[in-house]
Amino acid sequence: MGSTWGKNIKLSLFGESHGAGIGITIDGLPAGVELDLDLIKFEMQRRATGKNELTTARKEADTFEILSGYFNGYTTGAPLSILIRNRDQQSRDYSQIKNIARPAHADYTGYKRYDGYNDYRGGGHFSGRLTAPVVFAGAVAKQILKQKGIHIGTHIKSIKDLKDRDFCEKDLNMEVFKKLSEKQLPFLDETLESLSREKILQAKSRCDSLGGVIECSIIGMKPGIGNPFFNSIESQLAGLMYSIPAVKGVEFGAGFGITDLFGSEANDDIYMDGEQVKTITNNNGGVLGGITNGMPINFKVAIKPTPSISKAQKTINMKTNEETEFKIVGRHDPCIVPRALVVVEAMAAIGILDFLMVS
Ligand SMILES: Cc1cc2nc3c(=O)[nH]c(=O)nc-3n(C[C@H](O)[C@H](O)[C@H](O)COP(=O)(O)O)c2cc1C
Ligand SMILES: C=C(O[C@@H]1CC(C(=O)O)=C[C@@H](OP(=O)(O)O)[C@H]1O)C(=O)O
Repeated sequence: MGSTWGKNIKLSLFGESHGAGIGITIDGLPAGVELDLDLIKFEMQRRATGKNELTTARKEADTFEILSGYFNGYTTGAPLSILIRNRDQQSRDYSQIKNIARPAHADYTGYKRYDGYNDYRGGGHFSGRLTAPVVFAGAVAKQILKQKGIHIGTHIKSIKDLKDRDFCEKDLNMEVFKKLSEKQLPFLDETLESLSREKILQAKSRCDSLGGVIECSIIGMKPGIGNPFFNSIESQLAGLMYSIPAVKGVEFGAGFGITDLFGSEANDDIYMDGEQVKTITNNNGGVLGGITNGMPINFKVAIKPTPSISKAQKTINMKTNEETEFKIVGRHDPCIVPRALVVVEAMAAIGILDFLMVS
């Protein structure tokens, strides 16, 4: 499996949703980083399950045990390794559908790729559960980035057709990012909180699910970071974003919308703000030629509607290739977006740290 990643910061992710546990090893961290474990726990709780009717009913505390690389409050320079034990598996939900491919989940593709040996329970290694250790790694990376003046924030840009405005200059600071991180439904337009809650619950009551878009901004980046062609800022961050289960789109700056503009509208005019080079607009999302230009790195991530829904669906038995109709029973997120914001931030932090930790 492709569960190892990185050039300077190296990650190795392991575990399955219904196995004994999940975890990560992070190699390449500098020694002497004082870790704020409460901050890491706060980040883990932003992603955690079983909080209320907006999340899957599976209740995992996501308590992490640090196995190595941490001593007397500081990183040691050795690989930082953690284990999160799975506590609330309900594998009988999956025994009934062992050979049935859930539409839009990884059952069929995983079965084909791993000759039916993959752990199908709860999606196994394909599960969104594997993003818990990613959030741990992201929380560590964020602490190192903070020392360098780099901060990462997200908000919900949309849930289905309910749309928030884009980040603008007044939102791009630590205070706003912190406030957003404390909310379960962090919209810039706060009137959308209750509307989106209702929309998600309505879909859930109809045995359905919803998707949406997350906007992310990375501030405090110096110009001149990124290694084109193949290790550009965009290629690295997009690769990490697409590693998050359920991500089906990534766009930087004005993204696909830039094609609606004339060059004169799309170009970001350059000016001096004191000693600092800035651009008036940021349609290129802070990246030109794969390299940071010192403006915030802005991008959006599309999250599909949760695949496991309890409506009747058509599918096949993977062993016999017989067509069948079935209903999924079990505990699933009616909308993944609220739990994925911190995962997007974590992946962004890891991706940026990897550029900055030149070995
Ligand atoms: C935080 C998080 C939670 C998720 N929760 C669920 C869930 O409850 N039920 C489900 O079917 N898929 C869930 N997913 C999505 C599936 O894991 C994902 O759609 C599946 O592995 C197929 O991968 P793909 O959508 O990237 O192709 C979740 C993903 C994330 C990131
Ligand atoms: C356990 C988590 O989310 C799980 C992600 C998930 C999936 O298919 O991705 C399916 C569900 O698993 P289960 O059927 O075992 O309850 C979610 O609960 C988690 O995120 O920690």
